[in-house]
Amino acid sequence: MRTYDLALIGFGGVSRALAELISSDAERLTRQLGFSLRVVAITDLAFGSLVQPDGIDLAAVLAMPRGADFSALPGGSADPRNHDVIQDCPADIVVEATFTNPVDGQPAASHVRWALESGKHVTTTNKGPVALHARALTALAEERGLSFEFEGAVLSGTPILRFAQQMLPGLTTTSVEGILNGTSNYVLGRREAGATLEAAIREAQELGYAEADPTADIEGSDVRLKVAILAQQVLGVDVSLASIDTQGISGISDADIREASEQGLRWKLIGSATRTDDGGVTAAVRPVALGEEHPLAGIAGATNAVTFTTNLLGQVTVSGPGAGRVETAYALLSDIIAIDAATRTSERAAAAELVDLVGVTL
Ligand SMILES: NC(=O)C1=CN([C@@H]2O[C@H](COP(=O)(O)OP(=O)(O)OC[C@H]3O[C@@H](n4cnc5c(N)ncnc54)[C@H](O)[C@@H]3O)[C@@H](O)[C@H]2O)C=CC1
Ligand SMILES: N[C@@H](CC=O)C(=O)O
Repeated sequence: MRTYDLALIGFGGVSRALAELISSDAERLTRQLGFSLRVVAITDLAFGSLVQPDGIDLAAVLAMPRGADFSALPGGSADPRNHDVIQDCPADIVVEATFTNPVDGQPAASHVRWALESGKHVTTTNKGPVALHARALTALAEERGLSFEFEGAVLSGTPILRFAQQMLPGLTTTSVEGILNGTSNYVLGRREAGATLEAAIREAQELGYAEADPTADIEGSDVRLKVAILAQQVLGVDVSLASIDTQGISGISDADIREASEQGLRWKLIGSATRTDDGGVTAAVRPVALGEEHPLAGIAGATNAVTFTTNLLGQVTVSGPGAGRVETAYALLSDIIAIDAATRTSERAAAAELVDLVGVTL
């Protein structure tokens, strides 16, 4: 039975949910997936770093209180030591789940690069490296025969990127738009129910939806990153963040919410990218009051939805969780499954090549 050893870079809500899944559901996962998972390294700004090549006792580290660190454990240090751990630890796959930096995608982009340069596959939910460095990091991965997977960067565990890339063959997609942020959609719904903006944001933070700085969710920079990712990964066009006109939801007043409800409208934060006749893409992030008949009007809570406009099918809408610790941990697991499939395909190709080379049936 094949085992994949993981290094968790960032040990917050999403990574901990993955660790809990691996720790509590190992037998079902192994039986269902045909491989087992083991965590051999963890780094985090708060906990420091821990490297145990025979596998970390996940129940024990998950039980550690905030404020404790790994320094008292064998292979532990109070220092995250990201570069050395990523480069030297015996992991097959690096899981990058640190804070998204919407300005330059660092230091996560460096974490990804160091992993690929040291021969490790990467899965990340961090939008920074994907929105700002995907082409270079994907090229590096391909050059090294490795996988760089990032399904969780847009719509959490809802497989919107693989859906677009694998389930719409033969179609031309002319635009992609939708509700791309769970926190702001949750907040808008709570405000319709009478909560204040501040209270609703606190609730989203407690539920594990929000960014470390929830301004990214509320003012639209998180959606802007996702729009850039969708433009590149679905429409095949690179769009600079500066070119994406972005407006968040903090300017929507209580009166605006009330008036919309009276008129049967629902405020939603919509990200969009649309092809232009000159081969480019126009993209924007803005709050829109949608009529109740609109397919996105009923999307509630942290649920998100993306509508693809295509040449042969017209509009296709996919909806699912847009945020959540467990839901996003599933995105990481789905990436690991994709890495396993690619690895097995590569091994079969190598074996076939060997047979051709030596003309021998193994
Ligand atoms: N929570 C969600 O629903 C979703 C989160 N994401 C993304 O996944 C990533 C992780 O999200 P969460 O786990 O919710 O965040 P979190 O804030 O709960 O955890 C992030 C962890 O990374 C650690 N960290 C930050 N910078 C670090 C560094 N340079 N070196 C080592 N550790 C570092 C922090 O100490 C923290 O424990 C973020 O980039 C987020 O945007 C993506 C989709 C959904
Ligand atoms: N904070 C983000 C997390 C997922 O990308 C959101 O609320 O959508």
